[in-house]
Amino acid sequence: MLKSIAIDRNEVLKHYKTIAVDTHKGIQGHALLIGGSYGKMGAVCLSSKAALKTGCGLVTAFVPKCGYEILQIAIPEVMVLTDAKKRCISNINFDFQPNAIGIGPGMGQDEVTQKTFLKLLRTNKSPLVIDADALNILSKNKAWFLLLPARTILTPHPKELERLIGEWNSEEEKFEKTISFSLQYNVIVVMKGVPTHIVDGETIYKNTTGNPALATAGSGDVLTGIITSLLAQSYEAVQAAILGVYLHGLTADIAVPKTGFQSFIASDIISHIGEAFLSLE
Ligand SMILES: NC(=O)C1=CN([C@@H]2O[C@H](COP(=O)(O)OP(=O)(O)OC[C@H]3O[C@@H](n4cnc5c(N)ncnc54)[C@H](O)[C@@H]3O)[C@@H](O)[C@H]2O)[C@@H](O)CC1
Ligand SMILES: Nc1ncnc2c1ncn2[C@@H]1O[C@H](COP(=O)(O)OP(=O)(O)O)[C@@H](O)[C@H]1O
Ligand SMILES: [Mg+2]
Repeated sequence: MLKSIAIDRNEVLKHYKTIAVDTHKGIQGHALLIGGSYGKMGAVCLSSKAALKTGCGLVTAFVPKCGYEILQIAIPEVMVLTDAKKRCISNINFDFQPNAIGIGPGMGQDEVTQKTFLKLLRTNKSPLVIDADALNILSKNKAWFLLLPARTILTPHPKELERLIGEWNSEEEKFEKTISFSLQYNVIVVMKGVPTHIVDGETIYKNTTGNPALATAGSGDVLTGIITSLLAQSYEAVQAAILGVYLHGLTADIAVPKTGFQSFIASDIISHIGEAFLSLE
């Protein structure tokens, strides 16, 4: 098996930044979360709330029009921009420079959504986290890999990874293919799974936190919000991914003695992020 670096408390503390006493929301990072579609607005609610709960100063969500009230009511702290279309995203438009963008949760893969994602890839100047349907759209349009900004973070689950890099016949081959992909496009791949590995070129990190309580709808959407938030707060891309997967898993380790495995849901990740942070202090 290939050598990996364990993502444990010591590893995370090497780059962990405490909050300055004189900081303010204007310098704590502004994250933009793009996603949602009719029936899957919860995904972007979870991502945006997770971004706020991991220290981001400002969070804006860009959603189809039908998501406006859902977002405003579910999370009053999040600002909301809406697409012209009701049920899906057709024209991503915003008039500020986000410190990081997370795209994909619940977004769907409509033709118009694919087109506006391509436009974003061509014009975007912000660090990117790509998840869920944004990954699936990329997999359908592999020529677009070349448009990914250096150090983009991709967060596929095993099925999404297979769509991206093709099938593998062994664990070793899976890592070989992911490493080549990471090197070829200069991107970071968060291989979500049990455990989650992060591939940054030839360097592999292996997470030590988390448990089966995380096998529940929306837990990946929450991870996208966490990593986007850390990226917006100026963590270097691989460090945002490392701290993100560590905290995400730790919430489940902290919560399970209270919730049990079965009753733990993605919102419980968000409600235990505070305790996960405190364990680093
Ligand atoms: N409340 C919401 O609005 C939710 C929205 N979601 C969104 O729904 C869309 C579809 O995402 P899905 O991931 O469900 O669909 P996908 O089609 O990408 O993935 C589901 C398939 O992948 C397989 N799979 C998933 N995790 C796996 C693992 N760890 N090991 C092996 N196979 C695995 C499943 O068996 C299934 O065949 C995304 O946009 C996502 O963000 C989901 O996150 C669920 C919650
Ligand atoms: N059995 C498990 N043990 C540890 N982590 C898990 C387990 N099952 C799922 N996870 C984690 O939960 C998340 C699931 O992400 P994903 O499949 O994208 O969910 P969703 O799309 O529903 O939000 C990943 O971070 C994955 O590592
Ligand atoms: Mg997912």
